[in-house]
Amino acid sequence: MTLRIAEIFGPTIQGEGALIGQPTVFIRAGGCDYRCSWCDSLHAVESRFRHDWAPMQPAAIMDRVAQLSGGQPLMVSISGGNPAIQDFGPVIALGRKAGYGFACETQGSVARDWFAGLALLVLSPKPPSSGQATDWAAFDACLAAAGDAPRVMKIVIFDEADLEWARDAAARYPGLTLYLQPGNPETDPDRPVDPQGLADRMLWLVEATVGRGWLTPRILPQLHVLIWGNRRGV
Ligand SMILES: C[S@@+](CC[C@H](N)C(=O)[O-])C[C@H]1O[C@@H](n2cnc3c(N)ncnc32)[C@H](O)[C@@H]1O
Ligand SMILES: Nc1nc2[nH]cc(C(=O)O)c2c(=O)[nH]1
Ligand code: SF4
Ligand SMILES: [Mg+2]
Repeated sequence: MTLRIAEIFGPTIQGEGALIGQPTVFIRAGGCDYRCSWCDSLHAVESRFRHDWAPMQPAAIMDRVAQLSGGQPLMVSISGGNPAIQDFGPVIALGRKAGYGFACETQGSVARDWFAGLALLVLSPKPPSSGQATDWAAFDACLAAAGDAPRVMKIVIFDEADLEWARDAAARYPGLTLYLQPGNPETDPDRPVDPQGLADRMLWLVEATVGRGWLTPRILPQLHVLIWGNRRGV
């Protein structure tokens, strides 16, 4: 069974959400069913980059992960693209036997049985600024497929409309811990990010949530972007 892999890199630290700061190796799957206007990983999305994606067997993927981690089992982050359009079940089964844990980031558009084997399923539905529409039935199917595996929701916020949308999403899933992260408007890997601009967005987001009495979401910047900018492979 072959998977399309855009990149495998690390060890680095998880820069976003519930596991922020945790050492991890990333497996970035190639291919996505969405086209978010502000996607920061287009090299793993658009088919014009597909010639750079490696066809890999599960054993080869875990060999590469083990090589990068020096054989130390750690948390592996599966991202993409949308990893849920492929079958990561065998990779997860193989890795778990060797002591690795797996977290997965997906937008929640495709449900998979292998979600149940995750240490964390991060569902990141897309707000209006992305230009994508959420199929909540598919999102519910993702939650159900995860079963007893821990699940969280993470929403990227660019503007007031996104925030209002996130409020509705939070009301829909009161039991799901919600992470909000400010959007990074500069996604070109060859251009520098604007650290003050990102800090300003973070400040605006804190004031617009906590400052207006919405006290349940956790609000975090993209730590890896603050450290490395839009560099790939970190
Ligand atoms: C590149 S996506 C890959 C996984 C999956 N397709 C998804 O969107 O959840 C990983 C995470 O990066 C977030 N993201 C993408 N572009 C971003 C941007 N410009 N600023 C902030 N977060 C971004 C996504 O919302 C998602 O939470
Ligand atoms: N360090 C680091 N943390 C991340 N968290 C989510 C990422 C992603 O692109 O899915 C990401 C990434 O690409 N690098
Ligand atoms: S769903 Fe994720 S990978 Fe796909 S286009 Fe949107 S942010 Fe990029
Ligand atoms: Mg990223």
